[in-house]
Amino acid sequence: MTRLDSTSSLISNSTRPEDILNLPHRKVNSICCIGAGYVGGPTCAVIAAANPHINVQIVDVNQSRIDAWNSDVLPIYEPGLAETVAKSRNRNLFFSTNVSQAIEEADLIFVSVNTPTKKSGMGRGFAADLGYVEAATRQIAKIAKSDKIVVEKSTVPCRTAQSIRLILEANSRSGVHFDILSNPEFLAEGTAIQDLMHPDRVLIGSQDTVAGFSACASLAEVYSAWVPRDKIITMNVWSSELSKLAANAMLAQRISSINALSAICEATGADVDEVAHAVGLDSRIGPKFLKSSVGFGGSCFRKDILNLVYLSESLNLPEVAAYWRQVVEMNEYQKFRFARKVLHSLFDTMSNKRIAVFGFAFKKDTGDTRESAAITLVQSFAEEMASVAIYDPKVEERQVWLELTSNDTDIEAKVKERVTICNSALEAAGGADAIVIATEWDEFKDTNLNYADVYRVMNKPAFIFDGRSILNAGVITDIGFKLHTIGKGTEGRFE
Ligand SMILES: NC(=O)C1=CN([C@@H]2O[C@H](COP(=O)(O)OP(=O)(O)OC[C@H]3O[C@@H](n4cnc5c(N)ncnc54)[C@H](O)[C@@H]3O)[C@@H](O)[C@H]2O)C=CC1
Ligand SMILES: O=C(O)[C@H]1O[C@H](OP(=O)(O)OP(=O)(O)OC[C@H]2O[C@@H](n3ccc(=O)[nH]c3=O)[C@H](O)[C@@H]2O)[C@H](O)[C@@H](O)[C@@H]1O
Repeated sequence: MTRLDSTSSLISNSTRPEDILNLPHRKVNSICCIGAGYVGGPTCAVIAAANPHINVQIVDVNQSRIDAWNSDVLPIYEPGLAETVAKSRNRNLFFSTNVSQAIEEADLIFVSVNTPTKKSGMGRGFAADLGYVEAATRQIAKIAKSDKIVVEKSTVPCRTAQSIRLILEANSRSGVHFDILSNPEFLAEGTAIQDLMHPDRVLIGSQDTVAGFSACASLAEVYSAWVPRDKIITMNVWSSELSKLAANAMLAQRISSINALSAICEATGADVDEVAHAVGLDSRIGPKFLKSSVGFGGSCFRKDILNLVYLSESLNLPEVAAYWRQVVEMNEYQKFRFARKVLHSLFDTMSNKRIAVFGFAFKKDTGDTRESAAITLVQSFAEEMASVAIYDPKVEERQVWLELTSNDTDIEAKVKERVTICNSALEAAGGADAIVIATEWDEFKDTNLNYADVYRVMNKPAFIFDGRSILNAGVITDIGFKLHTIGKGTEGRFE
């Protein structure tokens, strides 16, 4: 039995109570979310819609982002997001840059700021830059006049909660008490609202103290407005923090595994989709996340795995570090291998050729381009002196230029000599020698796009390099295209 001693905040040598969610706890009336990004915005919009009695303020230092959240054109594209925001905005859901006021008024604060990979100093290129988390934490300590539950929503290295505690305790007013929880987010972009509405699990990590368990119950009550109780799981903070890195590492590992197999398929005449189907029918393996691609992108897989690599190295576990690093290296190899295949098929020269790149987002149904494989492909084609025509239905033009030029004016001039951005797939394909499908948008499928029309406007031979395996090979080759599909053997197609 667990010993719960109400006079002491610390329970020593205790196990976590099984009925943690039913423990006496403080009701949450007001929530602040620091960070109005891809996670903070959708997550707290769903919380507000499910808890009309809770006042939810999402705050950010970025004025234009907040202005967009308050407008008809939200700063991020997610199916179902606009409808969810509309349910509560200006009722119990507010977007503002007044971070201090929101902190002061909240019972519970989500820290949902960015945790990018460090660009300089020790751990450069691997470790997480926790500067934004620290700045938010210091502001909470400075502003808070009453007890707060502080929730790590950002993905952080294992034991970050300890740093947050130290900063809060060293800088807060006397008598103000903080409970720190870990509540990592597992949503995927493009399906964020669905994932939030029907999560596989909600994970809450807390300190093994009476106060920690009680804070855990407070947060669990917020989620239980729409998430079944058996899907809300609790554990210690360190396990919770590590579980998030582990989940992303294992998801990315599956993609690198199937992509490694795709190289074997192409060399042997096997079909990676058939292999994935056969393998995925084993209930121990399962069918999801076995889609071979031109390489995974997105803001988190690479950064979180490198974070795990850094953690392993810091713990003097070099073999473990090397194991996880290979997942990222395989992903780089996949992008390189695909770019090389395009070059080789175009008779080893791209100069004076036009390449149409279909899709620039890192996956369909999002306008997010962070770490998108398309960036590497476009850069590699431009280096081969191709002229590259990009079309993506949701990515804004300025975002494409930002990814390709990093706001460097010298680079920008060179890039703009080679790259153009188009308003439709057909426009991008006009006069092109090859199409490269980099993102699996539904509108690029042969059931939605008239590839006979596309073929007509292209130079011949007209090539398609399907990096997402979305096209029906028979339909495409019957039109006259030369088709290469990632992970498909060359038999019946071109060499
Ligand atoms: N993007 C995704 O799909 C997922 C991301 N995560 C994690 O969630 C965290 C946030 O990710 P995103 O929402 O994608 O990042 P993001 O970059 O879209 O948003 C973070 C926001 O925090 C704001 N910010 C930074 N410091 C601030 C401060 N001191 N005060 C107020 N605002 C501040 C920034 O201006 C930015 O708008 C990261 O740790 C990420 O690894 C976790 C699951 C999914
Ligand atoms: O921590 C995060 O940021 C999130 O990272 C991923 O979500 P996300 O990156 O938004 O999207 P995914 O659907 O995981 O796709 C990531 C990349 O892998 C690629 N992918 C995915 C699945 C697959 O079978 N094959 C494949 O190549 C996608 O095209 C995309 O480029 C995880 O799926 C989320 O659970 C996690 O919360």
